[in-house]
Amino acid sequence: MRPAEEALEALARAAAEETGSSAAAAREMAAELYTALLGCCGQGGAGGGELARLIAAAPQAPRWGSAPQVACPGVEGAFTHQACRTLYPGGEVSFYPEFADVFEAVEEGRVDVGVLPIENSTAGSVLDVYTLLGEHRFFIVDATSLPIEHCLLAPQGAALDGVRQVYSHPQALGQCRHYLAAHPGWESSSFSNTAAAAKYVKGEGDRAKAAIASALCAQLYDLQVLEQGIEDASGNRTRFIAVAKEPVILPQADRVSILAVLPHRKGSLFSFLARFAAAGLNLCKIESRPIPGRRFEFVFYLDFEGSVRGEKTLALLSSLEGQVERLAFLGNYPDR
Ligand SMILES: O=C(O)C(=O)C[C@]1(C(=O)O)C=C[C@@H](O)C=C1
Repeated sequence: MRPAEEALEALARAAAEETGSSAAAAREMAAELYTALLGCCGQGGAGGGELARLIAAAPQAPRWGSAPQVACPGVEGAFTHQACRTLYPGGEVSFYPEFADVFEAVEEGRVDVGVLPIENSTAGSVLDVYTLLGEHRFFIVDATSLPIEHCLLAPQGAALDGVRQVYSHPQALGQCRHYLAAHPGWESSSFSNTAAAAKYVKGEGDRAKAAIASALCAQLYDLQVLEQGIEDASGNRTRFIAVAKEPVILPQADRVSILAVLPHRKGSLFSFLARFAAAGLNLCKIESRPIPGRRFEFVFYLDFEGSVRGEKTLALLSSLEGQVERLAFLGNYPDR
């Protein structure tokens, strides 16, 4: 037996004893791990493919300069609007009702970039945005995270004990779950956007109707702040991404996003993740979305710290290409 085979056999025997699984199953798992480690060392991968060419050709500065056309979901005063201003202070913002409309505006070239919420520190991932990322061939070109403070807003003259209905985006309702649970008499309704909910409540002029939105929306839509800071967790934050049709890798890019569809067999996620661990790359996010029409099979979205201009990272991604069913580079951008 060669040393590598001996080591594999010993690993399989130890794993079988430790876990009580069959020797054959443990051997199969050990072989998977071995293949994964080989991939990390730059062997066994397809290498130097389409991905490396795409990354090498990506510009370090956007073609739109400092004044892009920016698509934002919702209306003026939305949290995402604040993210647009932070990311593109010189940009021209246009509003679209739904996340899907923002993707369409980017797809059709009506705007240079679209800004979208992607995850919140309390309520978790914005799943619709992940689904849309999988449906479009876009690139994440920048990102930022903002503190999110929610207020209960109602028409002037309203009182807390008169509130019956509360409107907001499901993410905002999710971030105020405890506050809403403490008011069982209120009916919560989903709205396309926090600021759109505030605008709706203003339009209705009904003192029984309130919205969960930012303090800025109280000013913009002449509403009364019934309560401030109603989010469940202090330090509540949302991360926002900017997407474009062409990749841009800014010089300060330090977070990489990829999408992968893995072979539907035992240990394939395990060996995929093992490669990142063995390459010393720090994973900061993993999300999965179902593949419609394929029974309980998933697209995985992974974020890790690093730069694809670094040799080690590029080698790892290239080695994965061709070994998984689908691998897409979603972007390398600053994580501000
Ligand atoms: O931008 C807004 O105001 C939204 O309604 C969207 C959104 C989100 O989907 O995460 C943005 C930030 C907050 O986390 C709550 C809601």
